[in-house]
Amino acid sequence: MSTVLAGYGLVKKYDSTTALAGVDVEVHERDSLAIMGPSGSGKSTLLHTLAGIIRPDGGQVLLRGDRIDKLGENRLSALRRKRFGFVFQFGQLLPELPAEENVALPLMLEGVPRKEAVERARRWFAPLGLDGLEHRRPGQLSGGQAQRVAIARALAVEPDVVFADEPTGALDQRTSDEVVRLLTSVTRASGAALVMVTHDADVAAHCDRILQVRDGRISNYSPFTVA
Ligand SMILES: Nc1ncnc2c1ncn2[C@@H]1O[C@H](COP(=O)(O)OP(=O)(O)OP(=O)(O)O)[C@@H](O)[C@H]1O
Repeated sequence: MSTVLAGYGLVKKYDSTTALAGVDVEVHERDSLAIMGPSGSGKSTLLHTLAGIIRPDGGQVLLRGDRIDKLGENRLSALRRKRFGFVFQFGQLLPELPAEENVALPLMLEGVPRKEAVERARRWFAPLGLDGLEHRRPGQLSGGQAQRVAIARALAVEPDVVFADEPTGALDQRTSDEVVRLLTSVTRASGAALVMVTHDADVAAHCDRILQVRDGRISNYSPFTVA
């Protein structure tokens, strides 16, 4: 299976804190990887480093074999917009735009004309169980629906990798289960890989692999569900 995204020997320090102390990780095509670990262990730092948001002090990040951690800021932010999708804990949808335009926005930012962008955006509504909600504004959606719109927005550019940081953190158990099920299945069907930080072992269990981080190091790399 081909490696889409890799981090080798990743080190990140904040003054006296070592957030990442030499992490190696590979993410394969259509792979879903959950990053778990105690608070402050380095999960978000790892996700942000792999996503080109934080630059490591040591090590390398490669996207399909090309090193991205040394790219200039403009090229790196263009790469993040085109090749990565992001889902956050609180959907971070624009409240004044209807759902379909929220999903179309990343395409419009890439220069796709509005009509075509909205048409392409609408294609994600059925797979994510959002049919009929295209014209609703975020304030008229439930928490689970809003997160599914956020997933559609992340997938709209047809990215290589979707990064999700506690995507179910604000949802109840049942909604969380439904959202993570769709996040993993629709992302896989799109051909993208998924890297997700979560505190919730039930959520992580939907992923192909679970990576445990402790004190900035990988303590366990498991293809199995953690207890
Ligand atoms: N911008 C920063 N400045 C200084 N220290 C930071 C910064 N960001 C993170 N840290 C520190 O780096 C370590 C790892 O933080 P990180 O946010 O990656 O942990 P986490 O596992 O995601 O935690 P949580 O589960 O609480 O979100 C922590 O000790 C944190 O205090």
